[in-house]
Amino acid sequence: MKAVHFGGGNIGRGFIGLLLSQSGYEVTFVDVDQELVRLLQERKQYSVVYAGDQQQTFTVDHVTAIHGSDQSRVAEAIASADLVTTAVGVNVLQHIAGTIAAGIASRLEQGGSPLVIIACENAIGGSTQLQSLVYGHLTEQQQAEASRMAFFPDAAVDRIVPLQQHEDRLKVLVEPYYEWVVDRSSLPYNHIEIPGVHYADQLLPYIERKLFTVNTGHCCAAYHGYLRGFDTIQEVMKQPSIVAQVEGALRETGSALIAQYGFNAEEHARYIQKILERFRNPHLTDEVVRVGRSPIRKLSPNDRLVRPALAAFERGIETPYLARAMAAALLFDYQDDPEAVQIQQALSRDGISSAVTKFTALAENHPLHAAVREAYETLKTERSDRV
Ligand SMILES: NC(=O)C1=CN([C@@H]2O[C@H](COP(=O)(O)OP(=O)(O)OC[C@H]3O[C@@H](n4cnc5c(N)ncnc54)[C@H](O)[C@@H]3O)[C@@H](O)[C@H]2O)C=CC1
Ligand SMILES: O=P(O)(O)OC[C@H]1O[C@](O)(CO)[C@@H](O)[C@@H]1O
Repeated sequence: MKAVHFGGGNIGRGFIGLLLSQSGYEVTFVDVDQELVRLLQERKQYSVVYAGDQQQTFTVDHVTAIHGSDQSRVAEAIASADLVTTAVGVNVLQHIAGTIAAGIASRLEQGGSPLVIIACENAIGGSTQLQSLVYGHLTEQQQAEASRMAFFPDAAVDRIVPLQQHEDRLKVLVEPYYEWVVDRSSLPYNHIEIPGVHYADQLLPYIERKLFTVNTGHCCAAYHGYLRGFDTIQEVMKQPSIVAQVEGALRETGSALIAQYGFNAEEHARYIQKILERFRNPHLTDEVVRVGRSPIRKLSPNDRLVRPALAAFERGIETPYLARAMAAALLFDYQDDPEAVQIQQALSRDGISSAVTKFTALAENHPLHAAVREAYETLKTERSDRV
């Protein structure tokens, strides 16, 4: 079986590529990193190491790569693939949609056998977003035909894979834990299930539980940790006062999730503790600037901070910790992150009130808007008092 995977980065090689290879797929990575593509083409294999006491190592072989700019070769690979997956970042989906559309067009010309396309990104409805971007590159007739042969099930992916710093450029160190959940209701009846993937009839509870626990908790740790001058999540998780912020935010998202989906409260509390242990993994070194990356995306209304806060608000649940995490995100002034720079520019040009509206889409008269503004002023003062 053949898979084409867009994005040979940390999740691409360390999670999706590994699992697909273990399930018998030959994986062709598509990436825009020339050196990465060259090495994958040359070696046709790489290793994945589990960050644990044993440092278990897996060889992922029968892999190759194509540079993303070579649209015709990628389209050809898609035309004969059994599966297409992505892990490029949700904002990059728009840049690969044209190539996927070309692959679908070519497949239609060759008879149009069914194709499953799964976006493995940290976003609600990632594959659905990709589908609409791909359809933007197809004619009406192609869209009608594609709707019968191309399937875009949404998915939730969970595995912590930090930035990699090994002599071997292809090697990836990953946490042993993983979860990949795919929406079964959007799959063709004869889809061959991938071992290790959990198929759910309703994805939304899974993706929201994951995004509003793992990702909300992780970014709270990152933003509060950054403000206090820590470099890694492992250091941050040794600070009781920051862990209290993370736990507070996860109590808030947890209350909203339990109210919304009826999760068992005790089980959810155990789920939270397990995730905090994963953040602490002493075998990983995870930089706060990686976990806090792209603050505009993380502050956007459908993402890990605002969406659960609004869900909580609708149910009468107070969210002071989530408001503080949003304020900390607005104070994330890391110079090498273009989104952080954009936020700082907006703050100094237009002030906090306008920035909260711009980045969170919360109306100025919404109580959460005021809570974020107040938390911002408090955190800002605390930070300057420390310097
Ligand atoms: N790293 C992690 O722990 C997790 C990440 N994710 C999600 O997985 C996705 C990927 O994240 P990472 O692997 O960490 O990022 P990464 O930066 O390590 O990998 C992204 C890869 O995509 C490639 N890329 C960029 N533009 C491209 C294009 N136009 N065509 C083809 N390839 C392109 C990059 O060169 C890079 O190799 C993101 O959506 C992230 O939110 C989800 C769960 C965990
Ligand atoms: O691009 P994002 O959304 O920050 O993705 C990375 C996040 O995903 C995670 O792997 C959790 O799934 C965390 O490591 C990190 O917070």
